[in-house]
Amino acid sequence: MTDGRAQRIVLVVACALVDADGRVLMAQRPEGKSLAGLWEFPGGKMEPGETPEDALIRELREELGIEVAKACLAPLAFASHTYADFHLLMPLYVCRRWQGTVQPVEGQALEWVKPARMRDYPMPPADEPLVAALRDLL
Ligand SMILES: Nc1nc2c([nH]c(=O)n2[C@H]2C[C@H](O)[C@@H](COP(=O)(O)OP(=O)(O)OP(=O)(O)O)O2)c(=O)[nH]1
Repeated sequence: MTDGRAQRIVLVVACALVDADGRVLMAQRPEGKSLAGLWEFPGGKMEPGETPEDALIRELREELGIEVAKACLAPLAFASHTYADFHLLMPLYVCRRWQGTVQPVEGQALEWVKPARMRDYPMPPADEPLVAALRDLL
């Protein structure tokens, strides 16, 4: 409860895809969506009945056209952040192995970014604490 009002918890699952040079894939949120223009980790909302891993595998297929095996998803950290109309709970996985070539299936801008340069990419406020975890890892 915040200010006497119940906060709706929204579960979103996200992934830091890491390439052979230790760069992380960032995707820009398109115009017309909430937080438009900010750079985020690929992923999305969990649907009823999905595990976090199922949801992430589905989102990576839909957004990037790649196939990821559950065994290649390693939990790294999570974001817990209160937005105006919901509370975001977002596990962040790391993935270094996938099949296929990353493509902007939904027309979104994509960039491979070294953790040390992530501060140049404006991110949703929920994501900012996650950058340190990635910097420690990579
Ligand atoms: N995928 C992803 N979503 C994030 C990140 N950080 C962050 O605050 N979010 C928020 C933005 C959205 O409110 C929600 C993800 O929703 P979504 O991408 O599946 O769906 P959406 O844009 O259609 O959602 P929305 O317009 O209704 O907010 O999580 C992140 O790094 N990756």
